[in-house]
Amino acid sequence: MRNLIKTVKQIGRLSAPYWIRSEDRAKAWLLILADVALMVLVVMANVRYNKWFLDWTNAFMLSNYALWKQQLVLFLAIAAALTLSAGLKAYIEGWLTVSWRNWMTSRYLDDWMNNHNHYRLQITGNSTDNPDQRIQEDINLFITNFITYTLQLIQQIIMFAIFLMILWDLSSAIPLFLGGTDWSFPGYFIVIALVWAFLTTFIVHKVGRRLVKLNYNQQRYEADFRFSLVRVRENSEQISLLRGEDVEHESLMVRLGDVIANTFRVVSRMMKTLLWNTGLSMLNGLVISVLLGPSYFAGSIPGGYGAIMQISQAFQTVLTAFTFFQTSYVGLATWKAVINRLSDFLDSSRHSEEILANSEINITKHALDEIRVDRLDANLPTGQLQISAKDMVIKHGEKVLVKGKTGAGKTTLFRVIADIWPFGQGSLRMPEDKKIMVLPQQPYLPIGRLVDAICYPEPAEKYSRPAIEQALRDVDLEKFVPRLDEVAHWNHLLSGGEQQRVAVARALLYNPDYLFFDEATASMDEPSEEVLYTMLLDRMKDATIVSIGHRSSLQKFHDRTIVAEQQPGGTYRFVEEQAALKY
Ligand SMILES: Nc1ncnc2c1ncn2[C@@H]1O[C@H](COP(=O)(O)OP(=O)(O)OP(=O)(O)O)[C@@H](O)[C@H]1O
Repeated sequence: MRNLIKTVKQIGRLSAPYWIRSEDRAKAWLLILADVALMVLVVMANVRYNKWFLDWTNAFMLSNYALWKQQLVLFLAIAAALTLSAGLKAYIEGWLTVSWRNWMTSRYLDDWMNNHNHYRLQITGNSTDNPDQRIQEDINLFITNFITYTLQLIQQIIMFAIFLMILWDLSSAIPLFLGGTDWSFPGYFIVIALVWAFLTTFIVHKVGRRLVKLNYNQQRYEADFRFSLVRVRENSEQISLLRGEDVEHESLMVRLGDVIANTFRVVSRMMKTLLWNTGLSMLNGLVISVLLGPSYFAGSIPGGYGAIMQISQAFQTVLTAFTFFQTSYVGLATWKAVINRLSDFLDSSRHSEEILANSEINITKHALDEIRVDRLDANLPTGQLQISAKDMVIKHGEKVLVKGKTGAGKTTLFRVIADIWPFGQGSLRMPEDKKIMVLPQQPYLPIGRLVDAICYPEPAEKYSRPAIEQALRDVDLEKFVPRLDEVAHWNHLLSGGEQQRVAVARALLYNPDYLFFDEATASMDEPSEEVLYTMLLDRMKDATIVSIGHRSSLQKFHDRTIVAEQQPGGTYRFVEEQAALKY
């Protein structure tokens, strides 16, 4: 019961924003109401069709030509109603699904992108596996299942309401003789239906509840497998160069193995659940006939066999409504797994926001044109202290080199300054209204036109074509000027050094006040790096440039050097290196 309440709450949490607060809600309600109206029409047409069948047979039996003609016209009307309703219903449901999916996906994308949540979810190794799959697949599954099961439930409720009255009346008209005693009481058919439904649902739930967890894992294993395939595709050159195909094949087979092994578990559990489900559903048809058998054979049922048939039909209909959860168990278990995955995603996003809100790294804006790290103890996401700094100032226009051993935490320092690393304590002051840009060692170039990759994340229209072409010439990529509109996967197509040049062209266009270079020229040969730095310092005389670099040749382009000094506990402290050479 607690689980049921929790699930209903989860469904409410996932669906309420669309149905109650979204700007699409009026349209959504109209569509679902139209769908329900069509469903009622279909139910009524089906009921009428049952009666038509009797009249049609009678027309033949009685050789009644007029009745035959009348029933033929009636049939065409029923068939037209059923056919049109089916088509219209499918269209309305499709329309609703697409609208809802569009709205919900965009909201989840907001959550994911907001305040760098996607990054924090990744670096904290949060329990949310494959958020991409949750956004792309689970939302769609949630919505289609929501519509299917809600409509089924409404249909069952309508049928239930119609037949419940019939069953109530029959309960008082028909005695229930068992062992010579009449056990009937007002509404006893309904109570029997309820008890039977509870019993069967309980049994099927006991057998099938593991399906939820198994389906949850199935989604995860499928997504892991797909992601591994994508990683092979993304890194195919390195894999080829390292002759890593066998290892990749083996590791893909391991992923596939997880999928297959879990599929077997799902199938086996599904089989057990379906066995119970089908067996008990078969018994549904017998329950009432068996119970009323003694009364019937004792001749104490008014209406005889006809009455038994009538009760059976009404009982069966009410029971179908009561046993909705039992008969739909396998599908509902799959839906519940999807609900859990989406709820976990929302929880993780909230948790990630909390990490940010509770961060003790306090970054404020100040009027001075300089970056001040008053004090900083930055941790790993695990809480372990990684780097510290005190009274570090980077002034307007300065060119600062940051050096230190591999893994010392230089990039972490940049992350803190860029305000994407909330782990630790400290106080930083950043200049107000100044443009800051961080260029990493491996620039991200989105798939698309080269011009878009250069201008990213700004739209290409922000800069004039001549300015973009000039930036390419400045970074010695003139040969790509004619290819600016070519669509490609530029991270795959350009050499490492060329990609870094594209990133420098991006910086030239963006023209930041503070430019952070995280080994952003490390893939270039030394002479090229020197030419590039000379050009950059010339173009961005006013800008503050902070570079992380290992090469000593970089020293002459900087005014001073900050070094990550190892501390006794294995952590690093950023301190001024006195012997820095001047440019
Ligand atoms: N998300 C994370 N989870 C756990 N450890 C991390 C995470 N990110 C970074 N680290 C660890 O923090 C340390 C510092 O990493 P960082 O990238 O800042 O070093 P770096 O000085 O820039 O190194 P390099 O010169 O090799 O680029 C490394 O030991 C790294 O393994």
